[in-house]
Amino acid sequence: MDWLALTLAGQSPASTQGRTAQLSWHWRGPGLLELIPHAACYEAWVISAGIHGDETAPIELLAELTADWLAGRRPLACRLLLILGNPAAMAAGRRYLDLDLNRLFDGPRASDPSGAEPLRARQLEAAVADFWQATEMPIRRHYDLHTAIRASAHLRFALLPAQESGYDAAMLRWLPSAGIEALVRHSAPGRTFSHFTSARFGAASCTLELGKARPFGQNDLSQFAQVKAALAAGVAADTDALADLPQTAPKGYRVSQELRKHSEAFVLHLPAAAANFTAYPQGTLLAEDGPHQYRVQAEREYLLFPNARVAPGLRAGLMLTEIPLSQLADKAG
Ligand SMILES: O=C(O)CCC(=O)N[C@@H](CCC(=O)O)C(=O)O
Ligand SMILES: [Zn+2]
Repeated sequence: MDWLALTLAGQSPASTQGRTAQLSWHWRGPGLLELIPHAACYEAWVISAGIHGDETAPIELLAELTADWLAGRRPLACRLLLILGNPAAMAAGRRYLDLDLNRLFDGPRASDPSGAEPLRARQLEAAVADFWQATEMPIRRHYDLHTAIRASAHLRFALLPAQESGYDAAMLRWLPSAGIEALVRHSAPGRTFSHFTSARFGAASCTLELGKARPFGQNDLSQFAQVKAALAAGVAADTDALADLPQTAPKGYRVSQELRKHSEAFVLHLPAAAANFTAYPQGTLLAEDGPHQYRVQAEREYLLFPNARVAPGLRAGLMLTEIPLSQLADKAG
């Protein structure tokens, strides 16, 4: 079964379940594939990609890993829910069709318009709820794979959802083995997929940003070979293989302020080519939106995800301050 090709074509496999020597697989709906190893396992992982349809490198990476697991080329020692998040947007080569799916999780709100993406958010919420509630697995993880729209000073980085408790120690050890160069801690809850799984299911969750968005077939997947190896070793519970991977020493950041687009008057005062993690000194005017002015408040802040084209009401960028990595394990925000 070519999971990615079927998903892009909007088709289902001839049979919705099957067995290999090491696992059973279950097609749970468009873009939803569950793998259950025959051997006893103690962890239940969700790995998602394609929540934004034009972020193709992680989609290709996940499709390759899935083909390997189904063909028995890689061991599996945990229960896995694999998700291709927005198949219609993937087929159209677009971030989303009508609404940004990664701003719609954690239940419907009265202010949410209806449409394909709100419906998909509810389907994905139900799929992870069924997956984790169907088992008594003590350990739940979720890695949501994305790419950035623009170039980044850190090629591979992670965003950790805001949470009261400290972050999962195994996840904080895994990220450097995956070649992650920077960790960004959110300071406020968001309606992202990784925040949803962390807040509602207590999962060790993060968003992984892998390079810059390019069309299918134009990615240099060698840049993410270590992420792939670390995912494969993680779900194989192969601690020796993880330890053998070269470890990065990631920089730590926290979100210091959010640039919110209140109206169509929002304008960014930044060079169009400014890379993610560019530093700006205190006082720099970053953006304006009618009476609102956004300026760098700390001595120095780093730019992340500036995008004036988002819908009014959504975040149009984040500003970060550098923090010691040790603060990521702290209990309070
Ligand atoms: O490059 C950009 O502007 C956006 C890249 C992207 O899709 N990032 C995610 C981050 C999710 C998070 O904050 O955990 C997003 O914006 O949804
Ligand atoms: Zn994305």
